Amino acid sequence: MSAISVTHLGKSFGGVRAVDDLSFTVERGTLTAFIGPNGAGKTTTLRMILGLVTPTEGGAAIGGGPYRDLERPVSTVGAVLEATAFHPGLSARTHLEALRLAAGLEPGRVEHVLEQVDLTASAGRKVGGFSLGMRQRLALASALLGDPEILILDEPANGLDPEGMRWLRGFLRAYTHQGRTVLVSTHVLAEIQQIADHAIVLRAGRLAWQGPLSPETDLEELYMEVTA
Ligand SMILES: Nc1ncnc2c1ncn2[C@@H]1O[C@H](COP(=O)(O)OP(=O)(O)OP(=O)(O)O)[C@@H](O)[C@H]1O
Repeated sequence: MSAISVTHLGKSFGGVRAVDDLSFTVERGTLTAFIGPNGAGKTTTLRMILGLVTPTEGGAAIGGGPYRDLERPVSTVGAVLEATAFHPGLSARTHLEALRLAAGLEPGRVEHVLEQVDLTASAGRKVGGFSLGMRQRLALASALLGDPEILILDEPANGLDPEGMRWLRGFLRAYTHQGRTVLVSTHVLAEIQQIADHAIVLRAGRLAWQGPLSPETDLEELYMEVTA
């Protein structure tokens, strides 16, 4: 069974055709790059997979069924969709603790995910003073709370400095080496090329290309060709 499958998915916003007859699968244990020009429909697709936007046509399954039918959603999929709005007056630890309680997860998870994203030293600080990169790490920590099998990340490299990008690469690589699955949208092709084993390219809401990546693939070249 695929980790994620999208079948003839379509979404119109009024007269705007954001996603059009899109089908693809993401296999377990792979790191798949989800790429395409601005407005190609990446975020809309990710939001439909996560049950946050209702498709106009078609459907998406995650972990074997529609998101809304998952028995334990937080243990199946963790998502970071955009630089999430955190309450500026709360600490990172308090944020995570509130999410942990709401999801009914074990107490030890908060310290565990803080360590996973290398945020333990700043966990007691107010999030209002966090840099963009620290917010990205906190958002990732929130997604990891349920120890999910599948991670869906929308432009997680936004705001990360070179050290942060290198850290994220190592983190995602290690995550998939545990047999877990990552679907990540990004515009930073040189970064994702180093770790992705598969790519899905969108153009104007449609599938422009999908396939495995080898060390010889020039992802930027491929992207320019199929989105031209
Ligand atoms: N809520 C909405 N209402 C109206 N139009 C929308 C809405 N959400 C997305 N769109 C439109 O759908 C199209 C696809 O947008 P989407 O955000 O999915 O693209 P994207 O590939 O994620 O772009 P980017 O790389 O810029 O983040 C765009 O034309 C966008 O303006």
